[in-house]
Amino acid sequence: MRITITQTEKMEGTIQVPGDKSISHRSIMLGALAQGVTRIEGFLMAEDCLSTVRCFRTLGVPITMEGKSVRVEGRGLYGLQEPEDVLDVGNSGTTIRLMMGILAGQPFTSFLTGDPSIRRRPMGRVAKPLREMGANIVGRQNGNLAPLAVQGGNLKPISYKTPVASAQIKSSILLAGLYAPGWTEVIEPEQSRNHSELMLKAFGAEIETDGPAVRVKGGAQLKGQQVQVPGDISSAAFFMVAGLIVPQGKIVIENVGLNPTRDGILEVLQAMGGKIRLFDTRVVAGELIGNIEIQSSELRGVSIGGAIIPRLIDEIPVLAVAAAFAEGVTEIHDAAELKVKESNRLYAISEGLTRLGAQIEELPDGLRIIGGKPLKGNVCQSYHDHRIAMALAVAGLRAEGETHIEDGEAVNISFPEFTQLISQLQKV
Ligand SMILES: O=C(O)C1=C[C@@H](OP(=O)(O)O)[C@@H](O)[C@H](O)C1
Ligand SMILES: C=C(OP(=O)(O)O)C(=O)O
Repeated sequence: MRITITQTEKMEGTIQVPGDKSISHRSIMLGALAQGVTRIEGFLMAEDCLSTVRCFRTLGVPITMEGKSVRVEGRGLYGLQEPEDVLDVGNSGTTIRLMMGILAGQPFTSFLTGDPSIRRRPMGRVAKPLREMGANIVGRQNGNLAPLAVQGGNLKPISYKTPVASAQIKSSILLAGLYAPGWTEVIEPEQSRNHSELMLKAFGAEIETDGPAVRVKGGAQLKGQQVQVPGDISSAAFFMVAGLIVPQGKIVIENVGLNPTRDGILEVLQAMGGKIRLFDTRVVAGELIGNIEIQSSELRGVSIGGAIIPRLIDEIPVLAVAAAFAEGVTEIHDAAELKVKESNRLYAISEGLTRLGAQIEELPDGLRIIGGKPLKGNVCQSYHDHRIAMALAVAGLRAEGETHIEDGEAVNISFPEFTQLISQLQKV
């Protein structure tokens, strides 16, 4: 499917974005491992989270859905069944890496695979600590590439210093830690998103956080919960940038998750001169949420790197779009992780924005963008990557004429309502 975007003068209105992807995945996983029923409201009904649902059904967990409500009948820590078939995670890195941690604790063998993108992404970063804990993991390149076999059971706790700030690595080890006697510890170079810690605690696990270190105590009995999933700030980011760059933009996005380990995009867009106002902020089920008002703004370039990168890791493609419309130079460093996402995002966004006429250069660990050049519509590739498809669509709102994005169905991975919400806000 091709997405076509027409240059837009005015975007106005109030929207809600779908549920947070990270929290939706984790609510299924923790619900499955808990005793009793977990009820999830505002679940993200998108391909990645539905892949998690499919995998847990294959492990014998009854999961039913009605609208955006999901009911998970927990099986307890030791109640999963040996899967009769290969577990297919589709396009979802979060699903495969977090499940590897859970499966490492099971007294049976599981096979995991996914789409061509997943089969290219590095899994050794998770296989290494899980092997240290006692799991046996087999796959191509010594267990770095799916398809993977995970033979679990009899884990021992470890203290692991991860070389990369990654919530998927951290969460995988913490989930395996539920099955190891004593305390399992993960120490990160920079703090990544903390949803696993918050949710494990809410489900009844013993969790300690101590600066860059997080510890979980094995053997806890998890208990089913009510989960209210906030709107995904990573999805909201596309509409923040859209509202800032169109000549007449005034957009309100309601009920967005504002967890401080995820809100780097707000900080950076504000530092670029973006008129962004938060209101009605409140805490719901341990997560800060609020409404965001965005108005068209004259943006200026910024330089970012270091600890803020994990706080906006998925927003970098759309941040590059904002930078293309900002006065001056923007540099993004310490973002080499983007090369191992659904696509090589440093390459994909540079290639796409260059086709539209932007001045953007790939750096070894980031991007350099010289903003202010007028863009012109063209045909672009999504590289089967949802974030690239949506970022280029946003750029198309301010590119002369029409912009086409090939393989636009990638948006269904995290945000099936994306194009409909764009049309709803376009006023001229
Ligand atoms: O844990 C999570 O839910 C996620 C962690 C991030 O990945 P990394 O842990 O690989 O940085 C992020 O890019 C992904 O979209 C979701
Ligand atoms: C990187 C992403 O997801 P995952 O790693 O779960 O595939 C993303 O959604 O941008």
